[in-house]
Amino acid sequence: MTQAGTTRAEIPSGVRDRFDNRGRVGEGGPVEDGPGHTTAEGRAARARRDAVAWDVARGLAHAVARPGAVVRRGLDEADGCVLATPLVSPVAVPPADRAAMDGYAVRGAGPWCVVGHVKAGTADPGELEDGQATGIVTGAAVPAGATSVVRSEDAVLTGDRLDGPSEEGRHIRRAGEECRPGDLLLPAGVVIDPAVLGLAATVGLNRLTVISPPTVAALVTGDELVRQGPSTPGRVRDAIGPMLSGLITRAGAKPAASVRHLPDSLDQLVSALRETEAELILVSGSSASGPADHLRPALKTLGAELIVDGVACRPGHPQALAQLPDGRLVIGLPGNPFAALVAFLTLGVAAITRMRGLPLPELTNIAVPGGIPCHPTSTRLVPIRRTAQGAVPVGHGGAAMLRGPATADALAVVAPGPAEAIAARLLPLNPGAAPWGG
Ligand SMILES: Nc1nc2c(c(=O)[nH]1)N[C@H]1C(S)=C(S)[C@@H](COP(=O)(O)OP(=O)(O)OC[C@H]3O[C@@H](n4cnc5c(N)ncnc54)[C@H](O)[C@@H]3O)O[C@H]1N2
Ligand code: MOO
Repeated sequence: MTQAGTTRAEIPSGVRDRFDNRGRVGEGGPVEDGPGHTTAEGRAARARRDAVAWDVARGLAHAVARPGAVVRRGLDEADGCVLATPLVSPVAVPPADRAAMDGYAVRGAGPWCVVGHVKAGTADPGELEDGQATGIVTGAAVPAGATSVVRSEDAVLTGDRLDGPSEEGRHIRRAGEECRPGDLLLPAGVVIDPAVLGLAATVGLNRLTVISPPTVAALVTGDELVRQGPSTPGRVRDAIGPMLSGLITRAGAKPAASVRHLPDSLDQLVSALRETEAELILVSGSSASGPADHLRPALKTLGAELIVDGVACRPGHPQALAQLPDGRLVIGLPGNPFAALVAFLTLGVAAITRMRGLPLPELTNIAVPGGIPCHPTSTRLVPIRRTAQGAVPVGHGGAAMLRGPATADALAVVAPGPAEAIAARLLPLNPGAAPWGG
């Protein structure tokens, strides 16, 4: 299947060099630890050698993904999409001078003689002469000649005589004060949120031109997995499946129908990858080099191009990104649940961000007053809470644990180094939160 915006693309020129990809992109040869050897240890050693730096992995995922097709969407289905064209107002808002308060439209200085009442929705409110007033409601068009509106609570009415404070232009919203026809309201590239939807409706639009967000499917593999009850010595409760739909939605993509569970079978994984109609397919639990880890062999069978084959980060180092011949992207999420979450936030969010038509945002820095030990060669992703003093690790940050990330509000991205970091970058655990949401 080839979908708009996902035809297989060469990695953009210069990306290899830019990301120092060490010539791995497109390698598909046998995985050996030496001439004539193909062992688990050899594969693991090879994976360690080939792992790219965490920032490089994000950059590659963003670079290889393609923005979705440009489509017209109704306001009820455009929330979270990115504007593909600037939002230009076709009309003036307000279209006429309008009352900003309930009360009386008046002309000139008081006292005034009340001559009528303008109801909400009156198309032609008439005209006032000097010394005249008319009752009016908020939002109604003021009569021609009106110089101000006297609020009802300030009005003193004696028969049809009105007294009250007035000041030229007070409580009148002028025609075109929010925008005039042809005004640029928002540039292309803005993420549509509820305020944007309301603004589009205000200027009379029913549809917006947007970049179609990607559909993301998920295949959860593992013979040992159960979907009911607790883990037992021989069984593991699936903790990745329940995370994925929320992560995909928060990242601004559309989850495919439902997570599909597969046994540890190369044939079934190959078939599932062939059949799955989505621009991006997540596969969990087959990313390492054990006998039941079929992702890389399946990708090879399908003629996929391996773009990221391991990332120098802890947790999440076996994560992988590949492109199928028809352009669909596949991301391998490690089976350890926190490692899977990290891989989604690394490769998944970067790819989805580009598919939505957005640049990869810079991550903000945060102080770590207590320090976090660095890994000598890998980026560490550490669950933290943000406090007024800076980031504080919450603990329980092992690759197989979700207790840490569930308690945390972000991950500290701790660069490799010889000692302790006293500053880190912040990666939101909610991929819909700034800086990801745009
Ligand atoms: N020889 C090597 N072994 C491993 C390496 C390595 O480099 N060389 N890397 C380790 C790391 S790090 C990770 S992470 C895991 C990744 O493993 P897989 O992606 O192949 O996944 P599995 O082996 O199937 O599972 C690992 C672990 O996670 C549990 N799991 C799997 N799926 C789920 C799920 N949906 N919900 C909860 N838990 C899940 C599974 O039962 C295992 O305990 O490989 C290491 N090994
Ligand atoms: O990716 Mo693994 O997470 O380091 O356990």
